[in-house]
Amino acid sequence: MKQLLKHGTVVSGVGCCKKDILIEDGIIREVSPKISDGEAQVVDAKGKLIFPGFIDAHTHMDLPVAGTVTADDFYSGTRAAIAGGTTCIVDFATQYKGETLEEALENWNKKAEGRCSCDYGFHMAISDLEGAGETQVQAMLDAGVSTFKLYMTYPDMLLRDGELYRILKQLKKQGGIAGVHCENAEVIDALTAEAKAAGHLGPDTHPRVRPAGLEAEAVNRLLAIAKEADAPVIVVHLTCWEAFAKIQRARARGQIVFAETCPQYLLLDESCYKKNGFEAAKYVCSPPLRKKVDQECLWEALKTGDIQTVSTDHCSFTLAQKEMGKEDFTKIPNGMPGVETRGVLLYTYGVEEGRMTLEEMCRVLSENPAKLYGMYPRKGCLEPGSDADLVILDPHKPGVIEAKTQEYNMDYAPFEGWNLKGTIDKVYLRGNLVVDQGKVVSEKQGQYISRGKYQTDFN
Ligand SMILES: NC(=O)NCCC(=O)O
Ligand SMILES: [Zn+2]
Ligand SMILES: [Zn+2]
Repeated sequence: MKQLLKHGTVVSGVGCCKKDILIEDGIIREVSPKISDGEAQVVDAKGKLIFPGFIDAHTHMDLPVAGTVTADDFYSGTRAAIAGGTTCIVDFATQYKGETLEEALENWNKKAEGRCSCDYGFHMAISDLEGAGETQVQAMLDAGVSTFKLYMTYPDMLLRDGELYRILKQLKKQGGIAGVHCENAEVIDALTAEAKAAGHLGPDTHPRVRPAGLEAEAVNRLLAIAKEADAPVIVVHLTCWEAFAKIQRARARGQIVFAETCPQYLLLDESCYKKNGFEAAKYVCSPPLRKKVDQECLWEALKTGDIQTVSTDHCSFTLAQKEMGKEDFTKIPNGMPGVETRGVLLYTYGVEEGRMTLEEMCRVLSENPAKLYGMYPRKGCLEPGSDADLVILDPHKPGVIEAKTQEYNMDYAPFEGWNLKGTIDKVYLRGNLVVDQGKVVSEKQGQYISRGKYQTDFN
């Protein structure tokens, strides 16, 4: 069946133009100012913005954390994703100690297979170098897992500096790249012990034991290690100006460094931890929310292209799950939901508030993640030959964020009550209409996406 989207404003990383889009067999066939109807089913997109499907390269679905499992699995999490215009996620398959990477990938394939409503791929989180030798890494690359994740914190996952050096060097040699969670684990442990000894057990203590300076220290150390390994790296969920300055310094000395941030770091700040009682637990994530000055730095860096992508770090826990840490903040499972609201938040509080252009929004949500994560031009652009993954955003239909109307398996929304200037109208996944008038109308059509080597030719 042919479908023709007419009269919409087509957004790319370099411009916005009124164009028609012809789709056939799940692929974009033509994009031009006027396409005749022929036998196509016509959809009028007048007055609407058409983006390439958003890509969220940082989600955690069905992830065991702190004795529980994220509230969203691949079923609910990817329904939420498409409702928010995200047509592809890259989640984190996770290697536990004693496992090979192939075993870990098999586990995550089973969790996702047949359950996803958007397309999906995996990064591989490496925690045990024993099971991550060259043959194992090659098996990942052959399976389309071309990016990796390394942690400098979390006891079960963290790699020591020497291990970071070895794996970064190996990944560089084999053509992979790693995203790294940067926080100084040992000092965080020491601060945590001090806080607990002093009887500070509430959720408001969480940001105090994970200060910005310890994120910046870890970013700096990572970049020093990456320099010795001569390896490019991605700093994930960057939160603060101090860490950003370390990245800029490494770039100035010639290193290749990419950076990602998330809506919560752009729009929420540490005042959330001052909310009454246990409310603050909703915002317990690592790294924690920072200051307004950090938000300004992150917005500016998105504009200049020094931060390339905005992902969500969707890692959701219900209030009941958060209450596991009622008596002790270290037992609160870390993370927040976000996969459903990223696009409309960036549109409303980025574009409509003059902090970014539509083109920049397209770059950080679609084009750049497609390139950095090895999916471009199959995904990330609206060009003949690309997958027909499209988001139609209605800039004239306001909305409001409410947990009760969302697809998440969640009983709260970090942005509850926030007004939206535009909302998602329709979403197409490889030509299939999966969201209509903001409602999910078709599910479980997601496919695994085998990804190639990262590209760096960002606009
Ligand atoms: N961000 C967070 O608190 N949880 C998810 C895991 C991670 O990315 O660190
Ligand atoms: Zn992380
Ligand atoms: Zn994460």
